[in-house]
Amino acid sequence: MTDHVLSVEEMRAAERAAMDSGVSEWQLMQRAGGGAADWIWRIAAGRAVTVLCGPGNNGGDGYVIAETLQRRGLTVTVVAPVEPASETARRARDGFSGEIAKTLVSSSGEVLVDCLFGYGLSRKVEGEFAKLLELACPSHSIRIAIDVPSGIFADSGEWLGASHRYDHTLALGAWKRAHFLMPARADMGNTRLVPIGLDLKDPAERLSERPRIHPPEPDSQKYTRGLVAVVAGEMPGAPLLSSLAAMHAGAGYVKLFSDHSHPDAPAELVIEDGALGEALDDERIGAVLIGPGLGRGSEARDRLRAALNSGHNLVLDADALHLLDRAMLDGADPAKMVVTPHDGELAKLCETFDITATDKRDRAIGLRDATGLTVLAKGPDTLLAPAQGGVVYFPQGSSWLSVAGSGDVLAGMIAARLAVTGDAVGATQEAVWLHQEASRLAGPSFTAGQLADAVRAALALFL
Ligand SMILES: NC(=O)C1=CN([C@@H]2O[C@H](COP(=O)(O)OP(=O)(O)OC[C@H]3O[C@@H](n4cnc5c(N)ncnc54)[C@H](OP(=O)(O)O)[C@@H]3O)[C@@H](O)[C@H]2O)[C@@H](O)CC1
Ligand SMILES: Nc1ncnc2c1ncn2[C@@H]1O[C@H](COP(=O)(O)OP(=O)(O)O)[C@@H](O)[C@H]1O
Ligand SMILES: [K+]
Repeated sequence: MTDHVLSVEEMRAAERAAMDSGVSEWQLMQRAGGGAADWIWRIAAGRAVTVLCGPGNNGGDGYVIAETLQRRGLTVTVVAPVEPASETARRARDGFSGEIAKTLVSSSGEVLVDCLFGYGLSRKVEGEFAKLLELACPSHSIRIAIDVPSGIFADSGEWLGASHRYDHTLALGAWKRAHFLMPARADMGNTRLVPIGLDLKDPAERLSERPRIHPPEPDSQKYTRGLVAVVAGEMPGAPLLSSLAAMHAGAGYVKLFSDHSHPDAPAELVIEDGALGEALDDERIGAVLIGPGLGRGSEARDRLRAALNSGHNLVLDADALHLLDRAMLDGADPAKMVVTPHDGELAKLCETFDITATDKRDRAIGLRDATGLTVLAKGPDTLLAPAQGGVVYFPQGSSWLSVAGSGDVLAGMIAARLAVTGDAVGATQEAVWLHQEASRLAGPSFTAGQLADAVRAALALFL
């Protein structure tokens, strides 16, 4: 399967299981190195290649890659500052028919293949290894990391040592967490998975699969198609943006509960003012969104309480995340709720719910476990911690999404998909995919309003 995301421990267990079933480590290395070489061959397109080989099996892969490319006629230079430390890596080194240099020579190639360290990195990269990377990375025009860039800790995506930018990263056997977490993912370039025939079962953590969105049922009407209630507060702009996105993301009916006048709102958007408790007392509502433009005062608090007590499916974003606490959640059903914090809001929620974790994945899991909420931790490395457990990662989104109001658009789309399907985890994934596709369709430097406008065309790509 190509959607598993494994920890280093799980990766080692999967490889042990393969070996228990009769596949040798040497065979696994042949598959890994051979599969990686196929990609490098295409990327190099005849250019000379430098392969850096480290002491472990990542280095072993490097010798297999070097031999494969050399046999295909490429000019290959291997640089290995130390001897291989594992038997399988030694066998791979012995199978390389070319010269092995201890240091980088000036005549090295244009394409760098980094096989110094993979997921076996156990400490900071220093000394001769650090110097070699410092020399080799800037002096090659195309940089390819094998499994992970050397220096990246595969479980967290942190750099242990100096960071370097790569154009391509070829993940071996299965994705590791680092392939989806910052800062690693920003430095990995294009990522590709090279399968090596591991039999992976029941992943706790996985990559979100591109969803298939269904058109309305033949007998659907506006209420059964999904009625979204967007609850406004102090500021009119943000909830209006969320409502527009919700209207384009498949909901049958969008109501904005707001006391503002909204002169720019389209005629199709129904705006209701007055008592929120009564307005929310409509069993046809499929999902409520509260938070964008809500404010943080006592009136905002009352509106959030009304939404939490409404019993509806709920999306909590922006200001709602600053007001949420244990007392607010008391009596509400977290299984019906999705919270959508960016990094700052996630930090605030962790403070509120006494979660001491410091990295994003652990914070999202901690918050989910402490509250029973489904947590979408947003950013360049958006990840989802579903109430039911596990973690879901996403392909990298466009960095043009870093524009004010883009989160309001996403929240509106989650509410729409939730009103349509009633499935918080599925709806959230659909919305993240729609958001990313809409950003591509909107072109560069879009505004949040233009992003919301692109949602309908994005939806068409998932039908
Ligand atoms: N097993 C399999 O079946 C398959 C594995 N595959 C490949 O193997 C990779 C994992 O291999 P691996 O476990 O040997 O680890 P790897 O990343 O090569 O490095 C470990 C070596 O480096 C050393 N070392 C660590 N940090 C260091 C530092 N900062 N500075 C200096 N030294 C440091 C460490 O030394 P030690 O910590 O023991 O002192 C040890 O000698 C994986 O990413 C994939 O590419 C594929 O071929 C598929 C089949
Ligand atoms: N550099 C980036 N790359 C990819 N996606 C990003 C990036 N920056 C922000 N995003 C996405 O854009 C949205 C921003 O949401 P948020 O931070 O709540 O913004 P706002 O509060 O202005 O609406 C999130 O969905 C986030 O994942
Ligand atoms: K590497």
